[in-house]
Amino acid sequence: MSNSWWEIRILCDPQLEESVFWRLERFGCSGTATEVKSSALIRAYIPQFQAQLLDLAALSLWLAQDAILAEVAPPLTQWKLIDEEDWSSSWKQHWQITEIGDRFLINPAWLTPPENTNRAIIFLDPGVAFGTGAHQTTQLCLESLEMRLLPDHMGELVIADVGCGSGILSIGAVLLGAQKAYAVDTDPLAVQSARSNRHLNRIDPSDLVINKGSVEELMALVPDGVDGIVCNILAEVILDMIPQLTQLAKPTSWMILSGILVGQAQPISAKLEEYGWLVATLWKKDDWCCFNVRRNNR
Ligand SMILES: C[S@@+](CC[C@H](N)C(=O)[O-])C[C@H]1O[C@@H](n2cnc3c(N)ncnc32)[C@H](O)[C@@H]1O
Repeated sequence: MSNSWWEIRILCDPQLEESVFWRLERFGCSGTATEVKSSALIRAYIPQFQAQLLDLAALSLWLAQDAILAEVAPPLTQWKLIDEEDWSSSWKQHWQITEIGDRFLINPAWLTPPENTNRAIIFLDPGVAFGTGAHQTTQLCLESLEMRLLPDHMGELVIADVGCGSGILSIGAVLLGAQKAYAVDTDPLAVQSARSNRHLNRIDPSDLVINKGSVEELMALVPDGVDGIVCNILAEVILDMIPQLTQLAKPTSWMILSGILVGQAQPISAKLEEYGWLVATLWKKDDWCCFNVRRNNR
């Protein structure tokens, strides 16, 4: 059986070779180096199921930071998937029924759910989209949603899911009782996957609207604003999005933001405060963190 692998290519100053190998080892793979003119080209491989795009972006950031410390030019880090033939079958073997937080259970679509559970079961077949629940950032968002969507605090909440991937977060929100959710993603494959997961979870398309796009799309769909926003994308993207996310909010809204490395939290926090948000909690899992924020005008 063949697997899908990430091939990671790092073109760097030869002085960085040792620290690059160290980073790769910590990341879960080993590398091989070849000399290219005055640079070193390091190639490394890791099974796809062991690294998400966010992890690769984090690796690239750490490599750039190491170069700054060593006072050499930052490396050029690229990655691509190779050998996708048996992607679905190889990956499915590694994905099991998983409990997240106190209220969720993630059930791969092809496995029979447990009989006695009080948890909200999210059936998923994400295909190539991000969002199996295995990544720390998704878990942090689901656990934050649990806290926000407590049965006695519910009312008629309208939620926006920006960068929905498999749809896991908005499906979770609807299963916990949100009245309506709007989910968007710029990747058409993610939109396709989220729609098929909506169907798997027997959610009516009018209760969970899923479209290709980003915050602009949401502002057009919900001009009166939403009660809660959940957004698990990279820190740089979130930083740029804060002004628009603020426009999408009501005076009583809250946001859950993740995809942020602990070391990237400070500028996000500063920009949130600048736009009138109060950081209620900052939760961490390994290297990742999740902001729970609310409007600072209540
Ligand atoms: C880390 S995944 C999160 C998936 C899922 N929400 C979760 O928590 O597991 C980020 C998703 O955001 C999408 N994305 C990236 N930039 C975006 C943008 N500017 N607007 C909307 N979606 C974006 C990506 O295509 C990807 O599916």
